[in-house]
Formats: sequence, C-alpha cells, structure tokens
Amino acid sequence: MILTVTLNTSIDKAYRISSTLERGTVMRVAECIDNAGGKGLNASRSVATCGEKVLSTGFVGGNNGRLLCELLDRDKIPHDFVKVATETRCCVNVLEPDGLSTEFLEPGREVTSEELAALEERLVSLVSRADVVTMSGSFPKGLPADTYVRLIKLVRSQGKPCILDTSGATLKASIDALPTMVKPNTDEIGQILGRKVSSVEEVIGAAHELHERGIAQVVVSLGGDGAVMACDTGTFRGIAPKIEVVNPVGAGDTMVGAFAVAMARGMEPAEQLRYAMACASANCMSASTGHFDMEVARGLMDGTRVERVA
Ligand SMILES: Nc1ncnc2c1ncn2[C@@H]1O[C@H](COP(=O)(O)OP(=O)(O)O)[C@@H](O)[C@H]1O
Ligand SMILES: O=P(O)(O)OC[C@H]1O[C@](O)(COP(=O)(O)O)[C@@H](O)[C@@H]1O
Repeated sequence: MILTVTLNTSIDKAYRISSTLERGTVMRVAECIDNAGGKGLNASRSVATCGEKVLSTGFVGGNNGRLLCELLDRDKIPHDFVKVATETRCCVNVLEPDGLSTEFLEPGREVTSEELAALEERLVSLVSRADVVTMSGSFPKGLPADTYVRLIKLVRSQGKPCILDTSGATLKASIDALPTMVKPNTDEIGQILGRKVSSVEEVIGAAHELHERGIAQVVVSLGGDGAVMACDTGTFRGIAPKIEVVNPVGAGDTMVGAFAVAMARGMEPAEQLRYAMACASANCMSASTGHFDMEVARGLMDGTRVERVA
C-alpha cells in the first residue's frame, strides 16, 4: 500500500472559460470541475490509476472537508484524515481556450499543535502498513517549519521509503532530514543549493550534488523538457514525448504517485523515471486536474526516453 500525506488539502476547482481571461471584467465559467486536491491527493489518484492500493491521510475540516471526502469516495480513494476545526481551502485553476492555465492557491487555515500531534500518532500505525510514503505540498497556517522533518524521521525510523514534494522555505527546511526522494523543479533545486540553476547541464550538476548529500533519488522535473534524475546507479536525462497539452496542473503530483508505485514494484531507477514521466505526460492530456488514463500513459511509454548522462 502507498500512503500519501497531504497537510494542506484543497477542493481544486478547474474553471474552463470560453474566451481569454481579462482582468477587471466579469468572466462567466463555461464548466467547473471539482476535485479532491492538494498535491498529495493528486498523487493518490495517480497511484490508484496505476493499479496499486493507496491510503490518503492529512488534515480535513468543515463543509469543504466533507465534500473532499465525498470526492475521494467518488474516485474510490480510501482515506483516513485527522479532522480539524477549520475549513479546508479551495484552489482555482482557470483554463483558457488556448490551453493557458492560471492558478489561485488559497492559504490553508490554522491547524493547532494538538491536531498535528493527533496526525503524528495516527501516522505511526499507518506507516507500518505502507510500502512507500509520499509527502506533498505546502503547510496550512500554524504548522512549525520542522513539521516535514519530524514526519520524515517518523517514516525513516520504520525503514520505509519516503518521497517529499514541496517547495520554497518548507523544502529547504526539510532536506536535511534526508527523504529517500525529492522532486524539485529547476528554481527549487537552485533555492536549496543557494545558486541560480538554469541550463540542463546545471540541473544535472545540481541533482548530482544533492544526491551526494545523502538523498537516494533526486528528480528534477522540467515540464515539457522532461526530467533529470541523480541516484546510486547514475545520472539520467528523461525526454518527454511531444503531446497536445490540455491541463498541465498536477503533472508533478502524478509523477510522484507513479514513482511511489514504481518503487513499490521494485523497478530499476531508470525504469521508474520512464514510467513516472509517461504517467505525468498523460496527466497533461486530461482536463481534470490530477486525472489520467492508464491506456494513454501506456501509449506514451515508447515515446518517453531515458538516457544515462553520467
Ligand atoms: N508539456 C509537456 N509535455 C510532455 N510532458 C510533460 C509536459 N509538462 C509536463 N510533462 C511531464 O510531467 C512531468 C512533471 O511536470 P512538471 O511541470 O515539471 O511538474 P510540476 O507539475 O511539479 O510543475 C515532467 O517531468 C514531464 O515528464
Ligand atoms: O499544497 P500546495 O503547494 O499549496 O499546492 C496545492 C495545489 O497544487 C496543485 O497540486 C497543482 O500543482 P502542480 O501543477 O505544481 O502539480 C493543485 O492541484 C493543488 O491544489
């Protein structure tokens, strides 16, 4: 079973509009698709679509929290959340006819230290049943900066692999806890190392350097340009297939879920990367955030290439 941890859950609303987004006007929404969101729940759907058992945990609260659980039930995603006193946030993704996407991410409302302690207690038993644990996304208000450090240590003390996908100061503060895998983008790995990283050569060097610090798999995702991975068996460049992008939101989350599946199945790291990239590209071809069709992903596997670069 793959356990996904989402501290800042959300009702993700994809608004499809039929003309270009214009500031300062009234825009009517042609279609609204609601999904249980927050990065970890996109990863949960990815695990389920890959055909593996998943369990989602984290915090939910209020009416949005109830709706979120209903949306997960609709997607047949099992969940075991800690209920908090505040309302779960909403995130809005506006999709324009030309494929451009603009996201509005609400901050998460306050979570107390008692509610965090309840989650830590719950995790002790949930982690013991998991093959791989993923931790994704930002923090709601109120959580201390070392929250992921504590949760990663809890997972690693049980000898289980832990994938961390977060950003900014939270990522920087959590890296020394040595999760098994991290999935920063180019800007984020630059922030961790304290220097500007831009070319693919610089990304390769940066991924290798972070791997040397003790993170078993460092995966830097590059959107349509694919990904770079540094691990014990070498450094690899993944080339993504050319596709028609419909909604790229959640591609990285899909990648994380598919990586967890590939790890749990004991695939070689380079094969894990190819599998996870094909699923992530398939996510970009679906309008619904964090959803993809496994048949489409299978069809993209041949066009997804992984080459050793070091
Ligand atoms: N335009 C695209 N064409 C093909 N594959 C894509 C495209 N955008 C993303 N992907 C795939 O999804 C992966 C994750 O996407 P990325 O945008 O880097 O992550 P995030 O959603 O975290 O920003 C990429 O490494 C790539 O494999
Ligand atoms: O938890 P965070 O970092 O605030 O991000 C939350 C939001 O990011 C998303 O996962 C999309 O992010 P990506 O496009 O970077 O994968 C939304 O679905 C989600 O609600």
